[in-house]
Amino acid sequence: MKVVKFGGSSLANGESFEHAISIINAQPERQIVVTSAPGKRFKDDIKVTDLLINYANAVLKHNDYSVIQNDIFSRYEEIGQYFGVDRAALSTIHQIIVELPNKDYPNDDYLMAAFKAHGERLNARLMALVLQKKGINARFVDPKEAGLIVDGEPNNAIVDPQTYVNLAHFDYQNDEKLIFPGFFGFTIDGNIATFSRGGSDITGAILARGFNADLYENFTDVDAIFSANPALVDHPQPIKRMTYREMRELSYAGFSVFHDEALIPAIQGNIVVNVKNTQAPEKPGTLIVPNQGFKPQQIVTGIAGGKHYAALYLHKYLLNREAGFTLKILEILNKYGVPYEHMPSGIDDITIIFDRKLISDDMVQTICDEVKATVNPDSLEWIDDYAIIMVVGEGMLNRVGVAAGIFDELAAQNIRISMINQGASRISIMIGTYKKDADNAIRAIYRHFFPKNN
Ligand SMILES: Nc1ncnc2c1ncn2[C@@H]1O[C@H](COP(=O)(O)OP(=O)(O)O)[C@@H](O)[C@H]1O
Ligand SMILES: N[C@@H](CC(=O)OP(=O)(O)O)C(=O)O
Repeated sequence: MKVVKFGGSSLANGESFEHAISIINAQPERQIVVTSAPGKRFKDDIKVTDLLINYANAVLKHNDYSVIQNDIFSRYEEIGQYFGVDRAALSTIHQIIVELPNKDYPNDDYLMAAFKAHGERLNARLMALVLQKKGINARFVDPKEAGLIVDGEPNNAIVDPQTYVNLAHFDYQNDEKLIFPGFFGFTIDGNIATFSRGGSDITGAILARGFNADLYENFTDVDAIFSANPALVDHPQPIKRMTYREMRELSYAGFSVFHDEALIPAIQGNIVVNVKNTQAPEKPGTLIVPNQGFKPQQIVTGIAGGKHYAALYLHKYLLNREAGFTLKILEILNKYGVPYEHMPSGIDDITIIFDRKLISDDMVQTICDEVKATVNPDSLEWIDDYAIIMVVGEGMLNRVGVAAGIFDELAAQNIRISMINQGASRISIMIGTYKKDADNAIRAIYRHFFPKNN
């Protein structure tokens, strides 16, 4: 049995639904289907998830939201009408959308999560209706019914291990297609909580592990995962096969095509992931496989970059001799619930790198003030202009001269490096630079390792 997940770009309108349906029907073993919310139909279109966020914000601010309600419904109506779905079934979808503000939520964060989740919840319902209309034995399954339980923050949830026990007991027939909405689960108290953005990939991986699938096929809008973001590099090399840990590092650093957290259930269940194109399902796509026995074909597999970082740089003489210095800083971060990403250090210096999306401006000020008062550094600098580039490859293990090649290339482009981190993970080199230099740095490193593709 296989789990197939369709991204929002693959379920944006009737025509793309049609492609997805032919993929579902092409193989009887494609039994578990995970849907995202309708995505962009054209470049400047708005994803339904973003419309739902606007809707929730309008409700919270007591603004008029009737136009947004109609915009959201029209996305489902367009798809429903393409397949001639009953008016009554479509008006149920309309009813659910307009009823959202009238439900009870424990707080505003849970309200936001519940609104967001309806992008996928309604799309899975619609997919089941369309399949049934075509005479296919399909069933919409809500995460509540399947026992997909989540913990943690309402808009950044993590799966509860009890989910796997529940899924193992879920009853279904051999000839049945189960249509699950991606992106969300239910807390133990029965409230909706979503994964982080792009989290339908996580649902697919959870179901693949829970149902012990033979393969997790993740359908998107590109032929494969490429060695660099195709928006930055012209015709980058497609990756045929890569390991879980390569993908985790690359998706964490910017390969948005597959969510980094989705690798964890796949790793735990030893499930191979196949990223494929909905428009070209005959192409092999990319296989993401276990690390054991993997034979790398080249030194570097991929080069990713993210510009949403910031760093706190601290300098203090004899820092290495002061017991508890790092602990005091971490206690401050812990007190304010601020996670950090990386912490490279030297004898007198330490740089703490943060995901800037997770820290407000006020929090930056509070942390800087408190760190100053607590550890009394000789100097402290908050660097908002911070990008991270990650060069990843199993082929780098025990290889001499990889870093030298990267740094020569960056020097030739006059790109300043503010941090290098190699060693923590033996298959990657992390480079800190200015945001303005990040794209050029990726291109330069790509040219160095993939000269034939230029
Ligand atoms: N290295 C990469 N390889 C392929 N696609 C990438 C890469 N890095 C970023 N992307 C982007 O990821 C997009 C697909 O991811 P996403 O938008 O989440 O798709 P979906 O809507 O199918 O979930 C591609 O259209 C591409 O722009
Ligand atoms: N719809 C959600 C979750 C998701 O995974 O979407 P997509 O598969 O289109 O990236 C989002 O936009 O974040």
